[in-house]
Parts: sequence; structure tokens; C-alpha cells
Amino acid sequence: MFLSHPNFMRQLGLASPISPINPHFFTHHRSTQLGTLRPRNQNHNISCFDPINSHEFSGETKLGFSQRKGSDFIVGSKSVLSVGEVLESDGSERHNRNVCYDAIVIGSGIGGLVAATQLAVKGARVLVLEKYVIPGGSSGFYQRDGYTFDVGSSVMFGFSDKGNLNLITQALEAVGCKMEVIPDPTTVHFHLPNNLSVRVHREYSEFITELISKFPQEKQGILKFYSECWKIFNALNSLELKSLEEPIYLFGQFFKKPLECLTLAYYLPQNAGDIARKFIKDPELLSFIDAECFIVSTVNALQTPMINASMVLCDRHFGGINYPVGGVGGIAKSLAKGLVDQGSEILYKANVTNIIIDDGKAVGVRLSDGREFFAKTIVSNATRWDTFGKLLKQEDLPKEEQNFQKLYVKAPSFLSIHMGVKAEVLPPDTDCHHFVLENEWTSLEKPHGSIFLSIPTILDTSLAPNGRHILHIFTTSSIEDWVGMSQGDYEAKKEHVADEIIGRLEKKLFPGLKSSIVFKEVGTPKTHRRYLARVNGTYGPMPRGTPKGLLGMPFNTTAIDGLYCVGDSCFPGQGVIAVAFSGVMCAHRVAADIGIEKNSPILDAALLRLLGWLRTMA
Ligand SMILES: NC(=O)c1ccc[n+]([C@@H]2O[C@H](COP(=O)([O-])OP(=O)(O)OC[C@H]3O[C@@H](n4cnc5c(N)ncnc54)[C@H](O)[C@@H]3O)[C@@H](O)[C@H]2O)c1
Ligand SMILES: CC(C)=CCC/C(C)=C/C=C/C(C)=C/C=C/C(C)=C/C=C/C=C(C)/C=C/C=C(C)/C=C/C=C(\C)CCC=C(C)C
Repeated sequence: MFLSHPNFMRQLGLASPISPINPHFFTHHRSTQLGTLRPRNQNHNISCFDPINSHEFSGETKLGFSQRKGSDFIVGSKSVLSVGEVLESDGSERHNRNVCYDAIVIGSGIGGLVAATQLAVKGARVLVLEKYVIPGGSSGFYQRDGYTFDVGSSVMFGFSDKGNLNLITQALEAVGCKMEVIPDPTTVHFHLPNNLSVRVHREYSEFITELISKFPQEKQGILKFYSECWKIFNALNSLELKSLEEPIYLFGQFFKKPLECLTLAYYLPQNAGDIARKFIKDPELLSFIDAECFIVSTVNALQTPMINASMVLCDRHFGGINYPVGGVGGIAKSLAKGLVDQGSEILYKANVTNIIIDDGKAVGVRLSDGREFFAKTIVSNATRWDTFGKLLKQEDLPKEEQNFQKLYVKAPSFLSIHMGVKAEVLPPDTDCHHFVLENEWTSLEKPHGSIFLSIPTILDTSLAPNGRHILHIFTTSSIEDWVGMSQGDYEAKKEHVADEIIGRLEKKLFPGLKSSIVFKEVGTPKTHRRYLARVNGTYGPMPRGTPKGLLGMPFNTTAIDGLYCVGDSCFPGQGVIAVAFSGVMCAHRVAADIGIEKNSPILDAALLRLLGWLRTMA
């Protein structure tokens, strides 16, 4: 029912229940029968996913890929039956609790995929269970009428070939993949109140010169604030990044890089707005710093952890923002393929409804169709609210989760408009990414107050038909504004709000925009809730008040033995690079717990107690 719903099909990029996003993906699987199980036939020489000329799923015999139960797909190189299942002589499947994986990962967002691939390369047997039909979650893609749209933002941090913080590049490299990227000369072009226009150039000196030219009286303040960010970024960039919950690594880093670790420990409980106020007095410049933080945290600078702010305000100049050729969706596809190449598996259309607990330990999962899978550890890439509110049927929320929910609320979702427009509507030299807040600084955090706009076809023309550009417009929006109305009212409201937002962009940036539209599709928080399986369509946690920097953010372990969380409701929060780091940390902690990385139970217990205590100070 879910799959055949017309909106669902349209969101997926499927014209009808059987027509594919990517023809190669489905055609080959439909041709395979459950009964025609093929022997394992690995081919590790397959090159990485090429999202444009996509044939990566085309060789079902290459990857051991088969259709199951008429509609579900398991991708893996071992066999078409998963390890927890046994084929009976009558052809039926039964589940075998004795055969199990090292880890089951619920969800294939970038957080889940990085955790899974990192574990797989350490030698673990991993099964990823994804509710949707392709990997990536909010970093996925969909195709329509010759356009390839990124589901979420197109601004990719951590995708350079430099330093230690290029976590997307490293995650791909770990599984033998490399994607071609296009350097973005401008991270974002701000269009702000009082006609303040600032371009964040790739070159740090150009950006600083431009900002100082707008606020000459604050030259020293600007230099000091951004230098403080560099101090933190350089400290981060000097560390080997692994689990901060694993004492042998953590103490080892303190021993090897004491100054850098102490720098990070010092800034861990601090927020960017407080530090900016030490050096800057001009209220408009402080509002600009708010906008700088808002675009990556959906809150102002006073609520944005200084470590996170430094990470993004510097990486954009250090490694630069780089866009993957063929679209953001190629990252998840490459990781999923890399996972399979390592001998692990991914099962699509696998909706986990329960985490199975045995004697207080997470031991397996149950799907909506009744199938069960078992593993030594369970990693949830669903949000913490979904994990503890839906997948675990516990009466009492563990104390740690109560604390998390006391400190953090669900960040709003987005209204997103994906459009195809006639190319001539864009003036020459239009930047790829824009942030628009026209009149009042006070509207920054209000629903629909500010507008994000990405035009990825400025960088990669292959994403749209000839003579067309993609405009991906989004603005924060809450689910409360979209529920409790008839379907007709809902559709009318979507059209009305989208028209208003497009009108604002027409006035501010592109005269004639409305009449240049050749394709338009509008998604609301309900769309995000439905297709990303995220409660209220939220894009992660947002501090309820003023946080103590990152101190209150939970890491990956949970109060349930054997259960870990990964993704944006874990340290360090929202963002592809942030969830990639959460995946790296999670894989390291899980690997230590299952004995494939060094561990020390005594130090573990001491560190976990210390971290728990530190969080209570947040
Ligand atoms: N430019 C950018 O930085 C950018 C772009 C896109 C996304 N993002 C970020 O990515 C972050 C989210 O990444 P993430 O890895 O935490 O998660 P995600 O929401 O992207 O992916 C979670 C995946 O888990 C699946 N899932 C959830 N519940 C499930 C269940 N019960 N059974 C099976 N599958 C289930 C979903 O279908 C989804 O594919 C967001 O914070 C967003 O900021 C950032
Ligand atoms: C443990 C203890 C207690 C202590 C110790 C000390 C130490 C050693 C520490 C350490 C630490 C660390 C390592 C940390 C780390 C961190 C990190 C890595 C972080 C990161 C972060 C990131 C982020 C936040 C990101 C984000 C991003 C985003 C969100 C993005 C988005 C985008 C967008 C939306 C775009 C826009 C668009 C337009 C404008 C159009």
C-alpha cells in the first residue's frame, strides 16, 4: 500500500509502482526469481558507482543481488538469503537465532552507512536494513523528467583531499571508492537586511577582505573571531578521529597531542555567539554571525556550539566545498556498494518496527512483515526520538534519554521546492548557493523567515536537461503548520506557500522567475516525515535553551546493552560531515565492544561514568 501510493511514487521518482528511479536498478531485479538462487559470485573489481552512467546495480550475478518475496531486495555478496535465515526444503525461510551478524544497522543515512562500512572494513559482518528503496535518507536523490534532485542540501563539507577532517572522502576511500568532485568557488552568497550582501569565497583571504569592507570599524573583531575558529579547526584537524567514548584512543590522543586536546576540551562547553561577543560589538555584524551559524545549525550563534561553528566556518576554506559529480545521492550509493564489496549486506524496503531485547540486551530486530534478524549489536540510524519512542517498546525512557530530551527539542523540518527553470532566467556568474533574509534580522529563525537556495546545475550541468537549471529552494517549517487539514486544503496551502517563497526570490534575485518554471514539486514536513522516517520530519536536535556547547550531546552508546545510536541526534549533531563523524565514532566503539578493536573493560567503565557525569553538567 505504502509503495503504491501515488505521492510516494512521485517522491521516489517512480512514475508508477513498477517504474524505476534508475531503470538499471529495478529491471535486473525483476528478472530474478526467488527460486533462482545463484551461487556466491563476488566481483571485487567493479569500479565505484557512477551516478550518471549508473550500471552499478545492473549485474545481479556480480553482486549476488536478488529479488526476494516478490518485492524486497537484499544486496550482498554472500548469498541471497541473509545470514540469520535458513532455506527450508519446502522453500520457506525460517530464522536461525544461532547464526547472526556482528552488527545490524537500522537505516542507511550517511551516519548509518559510515558506521556500517567502517565496521565492515574492520572485518565485521554487517547487515543494513533500510525502509526505503535506495540508500542515503536525507542525503538521497530522486529523478524526474531528466532532472536529478538532491533530497537535502547540496553543500558538502568534508569532501576535499586534504587534512584529517575530510570525512566523506575518507569514508569512501575506506571501501575503495573515490568520487569526482567539482570545487565550489563560493560556499554561499548571503543576501541580508539593509542590502548587506556577502559572498563566502573559497579563498579565506577574499572572504575576510569582503567582510571587513562591509564592517571596516570591526576589522580587529572579525580577525580575532575567525582566528579563534581556526585555532579550534587546526586542533581538530591534527587529531586522528575515533570514538571519544573509547578510553585507549582518547587517552592516547591526550598523550600525543596534549595542547590540541586541551584546546578542544576548553571549547567543548562554549558557544560561538559568546565568543563572537568577546571581540565584536556591532549588532549587525553579530547578526551576520548568527546567519553564518543558522545555515548549519538552524539556531543562532548563541546556541551553536563553538566546535561545530569552527568546523564549518574553516573547512569551507581549508578543503573547500566540493560537489560530487552526478549529485549528492552518489555518495550513499557508493558507500552502499562499498559495503557489499566488503562482504556485508544491505536490505531495502526493510522497515524495522521493533528492536528485540533479550535479558536487557538488544539482540535483534523485527520488520513490519514479521521477519526477524539477530546480531551481536544493533546500531540505530533512526533519530533517538524514533529509536526510543517507536522501536523500543519500553515503559520507562532511560535516564540518559530523558536528559537528552530535556536539553534538546526536535529542530524544525523544511518546506522544500525542487524546480526546473529555463536557464536564461539566471544572470551570468550566478553563485551556486544563496541565503536570503530580506527585511528583518528578527525573522531569521521564524518559519519561512529565511530562504535557502541551491542551484547545483551551476556546478554540474549533467543534473538537468539542456537549457535548464535546477533550483532547490528550502525554508524551515514545522509539522504543526501542515497537519489537521483536508487533502485539498493541504495541496492548496503547499501551492500558496511555495508561490509566496518563489515570489520573494523573484523580487530579490531573479526577475521573471515564475514564468521560467518548467517543473516544480513541493515537499512539506509531512513529506520529510514520511519518506525519511523521521519524527515530525525533524532535521535533528536543537537546544531547548542555551546549551553548554557540545557537552550535552550524547555519543553512540545507550542505556541498553548492545544498542548504539548513530546520526544527527548523536554528537556532534546535524550535517553530513557531522553524521559521518558519528558513524566513525560508533564503528570504533562497537568494534571495541565486539573485540575486533583494542578495549579495556575497566577503563571503559570509568570513562563512560565520567562522560555521563560531564553530561549532567550541561
Ligand atoms: N549538506 C549537508 O550537510 C546535508 C545534506 C543532506 C543531509 N544532511 C544531514 O544529514 C543528517 C541526517 O543524516 P542521518 O544519517 O542522521 O540520517 P538520515 O535521516 O539521512 O537517514 C536515516 C535513514 O534511516 C532510515 N530509517 C529510519 N527509520 C528506519 C526504520 N525503522 N527501519 C528502516 N530504516 C529506517 C530512513 O529511511 C533513512 O534512510 C541531517 O542532520 C542533515 O543535516 C546534510
Ligand atoms: C571527551 C571529552 C569530554 C573531552 C575531550 C576533548 C576532545 C579530545 C574533544 C574532541 C572533540 C572532537 C574530535 C570533536 C569533533 C567535532 C566535529 C568533527 C564536528 C563536526 C561538526 C560538523 C557540523 C556541525 C556540520 C554541519 C553542517 C551542516 C548542517 C550543513 C548544512 C548545510 C546547509 C543546510 C547548507 C546551506 C545551504 C544554502 C545556504 C543554500
